[in-house]
Amino acid sequence: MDAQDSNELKPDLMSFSKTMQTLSNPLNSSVAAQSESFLEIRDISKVYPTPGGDFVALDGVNLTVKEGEFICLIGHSGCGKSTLLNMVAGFHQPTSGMITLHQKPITEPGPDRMVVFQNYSLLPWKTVFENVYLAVDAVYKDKSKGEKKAIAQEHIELVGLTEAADKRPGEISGGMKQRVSIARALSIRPEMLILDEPFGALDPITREELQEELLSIWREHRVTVLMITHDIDEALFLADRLVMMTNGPAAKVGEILEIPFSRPRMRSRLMEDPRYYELRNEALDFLYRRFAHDEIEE
Ligand SMILES: Nc1ncnc2c1ncn2[C@@H]1O[C@H](COP(=O)(O)OP(=O)(O)OP(=O)(O)O)[C@@H](O)[C@H]1O
Repeated sequence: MDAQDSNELKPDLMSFSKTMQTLSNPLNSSVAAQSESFLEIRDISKVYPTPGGDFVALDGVNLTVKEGEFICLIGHSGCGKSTLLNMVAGFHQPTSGMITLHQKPITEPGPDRMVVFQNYSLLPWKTVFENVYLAVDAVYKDKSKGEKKAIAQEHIELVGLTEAADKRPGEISGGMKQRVSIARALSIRPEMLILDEPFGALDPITREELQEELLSIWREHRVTVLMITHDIDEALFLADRLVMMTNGPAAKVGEILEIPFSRPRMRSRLMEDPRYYELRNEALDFLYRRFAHDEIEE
C-alpha cells in the first residue's frame, strides 16, 4: 500500500465500519414496493455549520430513481455530490426534506445500500477473501461458516479474483482493489450500489474494463446504481440517466439527460451514433458554459 492510500483510507474506513455496525441488523425486507417509489429524494437541503456560519451545500434537491436504474451524477468539484450520496447511504441526515427507499425514510446505513469508494476502503491487514468474508459474516447471521465462505468465494470469482484471494490489498493493483470493493458490496445482495467516483484513481484501460464488468454485474444482479463520476463519456456509456448538478453553495439538480442507447452497449457502436455527440455536447455545455466553475474559467 502506498502513502497516498494509507492517508486516504481513514474516512472511508470510518464510513465502512459504520455500515458494518448496522449490517448486523436483520435485512430490511421491504421488497414489495412499486418500482415508481423506489428511491425518492424530496426537497433536500444540507447545511453544514462552520466557524464562519452556516454553509448551505445543497438546497431543493429532488430526484426519483426507479428500481433497477443506473444513474450517474456529475457536477463540479465541491457542488455536493458526495454530500447527497452520503445521505442516500444513511451516513448523514438531510437538514430538511426527506429521502425514502420503498417509501421508508432512510435514517442510517443498511445492508440494502452498499457504498463503494474511490479509495477502496479495504482493511489492509486482511486478505481479499477476508475483506469480503467480513461483510458476509456480518450480514448472514443464520448461515453456516461453510455457506458464508461459499458466498464470499462466489463473489470473488464474479470479479475474476479467485487467484488473488489470499493476497492482501498492498499486494494487488488499484483495479483489483476496486474489484474487491465491488465484490464485497455485492456479496450481501444490496438493493442499491452507491459508487463515489469508483474508477477515478484507475488508468484508462483498467477503467474501461471495470466499467464493462460493472455493467454486466448490474445486468445480472438487477441492482439499482447511483454513481458519481467526473467523466461524461463514462456516464454516457453506463447510465440510463445523467443527473447534472448546479454549482454550490445551495446546489441542486440542474438538468437530467436521458441516455437512450440500447443495451448491451458497445463502446465502438456508441462512438458511431450521432446522438452520443449531441448528449456529450449538451453535458459539456451545462458544465463548462451554463454552470462553468469560476476556478476553471480563471
Ligand atoms: N463536514 C463539512 N463541513 C463543512 N462543509 C462541508 C462539509 N462537508 C462538505 N462540505 C462542503 O460542502 C460542499 C459539498 O461537498 P461535497 O464533498 O459533497 O462535494 P463534491 O461535489 O462531492 O466534491 P468532489 O467532486 O470534489 O468530491 C463543499 O463546498 C464542501 O466544502
